[in-house]
Amino acid sequence: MTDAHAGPFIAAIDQGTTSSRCIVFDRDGRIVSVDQKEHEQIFPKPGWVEHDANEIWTNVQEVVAGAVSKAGITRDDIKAIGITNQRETTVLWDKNTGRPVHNAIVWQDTRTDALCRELGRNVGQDRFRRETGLPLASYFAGPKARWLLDNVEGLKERAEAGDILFGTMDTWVIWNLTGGVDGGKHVTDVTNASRTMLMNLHTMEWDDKICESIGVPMEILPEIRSSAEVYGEITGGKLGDLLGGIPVASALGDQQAALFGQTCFSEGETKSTYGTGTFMVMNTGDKIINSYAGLLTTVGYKIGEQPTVYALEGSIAVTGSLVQWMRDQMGLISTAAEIETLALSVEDNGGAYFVPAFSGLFAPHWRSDARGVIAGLTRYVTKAHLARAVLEATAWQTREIADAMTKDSGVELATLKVDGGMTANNLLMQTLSDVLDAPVVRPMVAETTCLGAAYAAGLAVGFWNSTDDLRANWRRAAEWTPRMDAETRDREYKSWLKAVDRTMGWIAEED
Ligand SMILES: Nc1ncnc2c1ncn2[C@@H]1O[C@H](COP(=O)(O)OP(=O)(O)O)[C@@H](O)[C@H]1O
Ligand SMILES: O=P(O)(O)OC[C@H](O)CO
Repeated sequence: MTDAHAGPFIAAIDQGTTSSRCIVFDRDGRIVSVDQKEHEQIFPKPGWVEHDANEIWTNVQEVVAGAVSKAGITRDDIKAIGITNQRETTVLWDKNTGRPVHNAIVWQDTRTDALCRELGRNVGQDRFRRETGLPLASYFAGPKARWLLDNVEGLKERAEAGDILFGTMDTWVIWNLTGGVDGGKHVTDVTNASRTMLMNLHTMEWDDKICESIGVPMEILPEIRSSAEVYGEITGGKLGDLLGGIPVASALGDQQAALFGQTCFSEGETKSTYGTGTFMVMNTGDKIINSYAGLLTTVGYKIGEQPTVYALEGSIAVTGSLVQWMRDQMGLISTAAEIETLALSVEDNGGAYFVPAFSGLFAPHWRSDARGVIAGLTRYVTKAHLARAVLEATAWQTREIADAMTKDSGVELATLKVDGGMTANNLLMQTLSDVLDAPVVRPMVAETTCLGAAYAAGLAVGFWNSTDDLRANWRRAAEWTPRMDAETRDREYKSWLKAVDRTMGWIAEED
């Protein structure tokens, strides 16, 4: 910490898909210190992705201790800690021992495809969409919990006996932070609950009929709370000695936290986060907008007793992970940043379009039978053209989501606020502005996910007074404006959509 950062501070934990990190922020929303640790990605079968929840809890404790030590501060300097997390990833554990009954099933995992198809046939797609805002897809947590109950021996009986707790990663981390087996709080917030497919968006409570049809007993579910309130105090684990007594005061799914950190507090304001996947979220105020264009209706945030703010979301499963695939599986680049240099060595994509439907297609298509395609190949195409096609894939997927948002909300995208690791790529950001025909802006603090969790925790304990205080902290670092002519944009978009069409139906139901 330098003298430029005067205390007190707020800390935030981001329990993400590939790593856990903790960041300490000052009152101006500036970063004081960061600590981060990756965890293992476990792939037991094609399409299956798991995490070890114990490893995650160990890492969370280490990064919190690490960030506090790097900041050179103590318990008394920290007014609250907030949590943000990878959403939908599901863990079940024994409340008497604190031991997970199985690895956590990660949001990208497709093992519940068949179960979702069966639910569609027996209960109908519409009912789930109407009550929970979500299409039936393996992405969401409820069916993952049902899979665990069906496949871990004796688990149903233990759940019936009241020994088992369900949680997404917010719930798991808060339970452990606040005492674990010694009285940890079994809670979740409205944003995380809205991704389980078990919460009714209209009542903001677990929906007993939906829970019954998916086959998840309500006794295992956590209490649903707002996103910004004190759930308990740090007492648990190694952190109890170091930071005991600090209020645990926010929880938001990571994409909702980024919406909050980008200060998208007004209806129509939209952000898009470019990491492993990409998630565009639009604040829709007090309106629950049913999507007819393939988006998710979800909860944006709820601050304490204030009314719920809803959102529309377009989720894209594969964006930054396609760059990783070019690096790790294809060996065409040696670092993620190199994709930009390679792509800049040619003028255009040479006629190639790359649709990375590696886990089917998420929004706006929701097609689990789709698989990846590179279309338009001729002998002319080089690896540099492919690098262009990889970056353009992220831009065009965003354009499809932006179109769906306009259809559903009637609001034209005025400006897109962006964040996440891929926004370091200038060519990608320019291409994005070109294909959206809208300005793209990036804030000074690119760690908007942690910042959003810190803001919510700070509001809960009166560290900040209102969202107006937070807006004042947002500062523009970079802006890209459209340069592409309309004719080129329309022609390229048509080619992209033709390539998307080629991905559909690759997996037959019997596969
Ligand atoms: N310069 C770059 N150009 C393109 N992609 C990049 C670049 N730098 C990082 N990435 C991609 O961004 C992702 C990491 O971003 P990050 O926001 O840390 O993701 P997450 O929070 O999902 O782990 C990786 O998938 C990586 O391939
Ligand atoms: O951890 P991230 O940044 O990959 O985000 C994952 C999303 O929350 C999945 O819905």
